[in-house]
Amino acid sequence: MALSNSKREVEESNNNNLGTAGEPNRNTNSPSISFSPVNLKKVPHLTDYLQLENLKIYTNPLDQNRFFHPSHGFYFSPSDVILRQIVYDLSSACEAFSDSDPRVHVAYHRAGPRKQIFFEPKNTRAAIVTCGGLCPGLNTVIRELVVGLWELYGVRQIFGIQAGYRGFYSTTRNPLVLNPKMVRGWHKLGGTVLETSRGGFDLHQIVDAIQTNAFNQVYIIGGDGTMRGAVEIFDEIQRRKLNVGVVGIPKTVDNDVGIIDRSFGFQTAVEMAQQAINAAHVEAESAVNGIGLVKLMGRSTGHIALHATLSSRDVDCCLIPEMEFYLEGKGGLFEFLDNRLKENGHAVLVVAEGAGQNMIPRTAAQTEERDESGNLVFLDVGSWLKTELKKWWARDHPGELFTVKYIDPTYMIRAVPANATDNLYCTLLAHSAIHGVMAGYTGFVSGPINGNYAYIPLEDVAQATNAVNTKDHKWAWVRTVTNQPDFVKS
Ligand SMILES: Nc1ncnc2c1ncn2[C@@H]1O[C@H](COP(=O)(O)OP(=O)(O)OP(=O)(O)O)[C@@H](O)[C@H]1O
Ligand SMILES: O=P(O)(O)OC[C@H]1O[C@](O)(CO)[C@@H](O)[C@@H]1O
Ligand SMILES: [Mg+2]
Repeated sequence: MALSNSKREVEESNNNNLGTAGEPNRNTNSPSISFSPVNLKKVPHLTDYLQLENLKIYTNPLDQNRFFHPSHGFYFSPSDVILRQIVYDLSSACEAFSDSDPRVHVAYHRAGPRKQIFFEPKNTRAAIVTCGGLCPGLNTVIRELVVGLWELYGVRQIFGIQAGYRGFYSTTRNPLVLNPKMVRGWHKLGGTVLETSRGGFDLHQIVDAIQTNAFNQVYIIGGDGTMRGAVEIFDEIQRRKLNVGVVGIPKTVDNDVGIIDRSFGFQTAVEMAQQAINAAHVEAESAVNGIGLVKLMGRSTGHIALHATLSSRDVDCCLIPEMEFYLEGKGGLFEFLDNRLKENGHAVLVVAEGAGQNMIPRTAAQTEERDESGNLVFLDVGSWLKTELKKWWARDHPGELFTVKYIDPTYMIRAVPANATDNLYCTLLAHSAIHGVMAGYTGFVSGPINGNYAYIPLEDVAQATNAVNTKDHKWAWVRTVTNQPDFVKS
């Protein structure tokens, strides 16, 4: 049933101005902050650029859903927020607060169902697309979007865009009609049934296709590049004043998306990496002066390598893109491995694919090489390291036995179905996205912040990166586990 558009009601629901929750604590006896301003990261809403009179508002059908019993507190309001930061140093004095002041609480809208929705289920046409590289859990997210839209909201027109962004305007691949029966077992499958691709981002053709197909909800699943594309799509949709909700669902096996706790599939990848590290360990241990070398994914961030190292405990040295390293001389990798081989007879080395790229010789053509999306194509740091290790040993220990076993499980760690934790995560992510779009939010990303699901402006996520901080406790923890050098030349 469509409700009347009460201006006050919507204004209230859009009142994000939690603003200054109070003055900073100026009690000089106590350095602690009793309360501080909240900087709410407002997520765009259809009512920001569309006339309220032209929009209809409906009661959430969950009210009538026989599996739900919406009770007090079931629906969230715009004043339910998630704080970005939960760890504070209260010892600092607090004279003034600015937006960038770390003591200001950055907050996001809490994800979840809203009492009022902006799409009539029978007139909702949802499109789902997957872009970029594979990641465990892609099929689970698609499945849950389909099932969630169908079962929670009664949406019956759901379409899968095939093979990434280019699928929107492809003349050979029509949108796939999706329903719960069709996607039933998809969460048990690796990859993406919808297929994915890099490149092919043509803004105008994509938005034209959204209009031609009368899609009014677009669910975009992908990594950093995909999110940047999604921002452009959202901007163009706003420019054309289309009543279309756009949501990004961040996917990256590398865990390089900022703001959110972690990306789905990451934990599965770390778990899969253990098999490679175990094999490398067995091979190294069973050889005389054996080195097990494992290359793991991580184009610009070393999160997989770092987490795999911490959870394995068999790793002697972890090399990541965020940390420069060197091979020769005092404090270098060779000296460290020499000592490890003397002490233990073997060593295990984990290297992220983006590490040491500046040290690998490359031709002019290789310097220029990019994939269809414009990402730099990396050289194989594992093969290069293996060659360098062998050269070093032959030079410094002629005639002594030595073995390097190089294991490259690159695609094995991402081309698998999500584990239980990631499957659960994907489900909550998909449902959060649906609730947000149904409630009229647009140009946003749904994701966990400090364990709670939140709505984050798409643009903020597209800009944020998540590098390993080699100055923080987690990296220090890696170094205490491995006792590896800091590779800082004295
Ligand atoms: N800056 C950008 N603006 C618009 N579209 C972009 C941009 N960067 C990438 N894209 C498009 O987004 C899609 C996916 O990009 P990309 O191949 O870089 O993967 P990704 O989303 O970063 O995922 P991942 O790197 O985790 O595999 C491609 O279709 C690409 O053309
Ligand atoms: O599928 P492709 O193009 O080989 O991509 C591989 C890249 O994708 C990722 O898995 C995600 O960006 C990177 O770790 C890796 O460099
Ligand atoms: Mg990327």
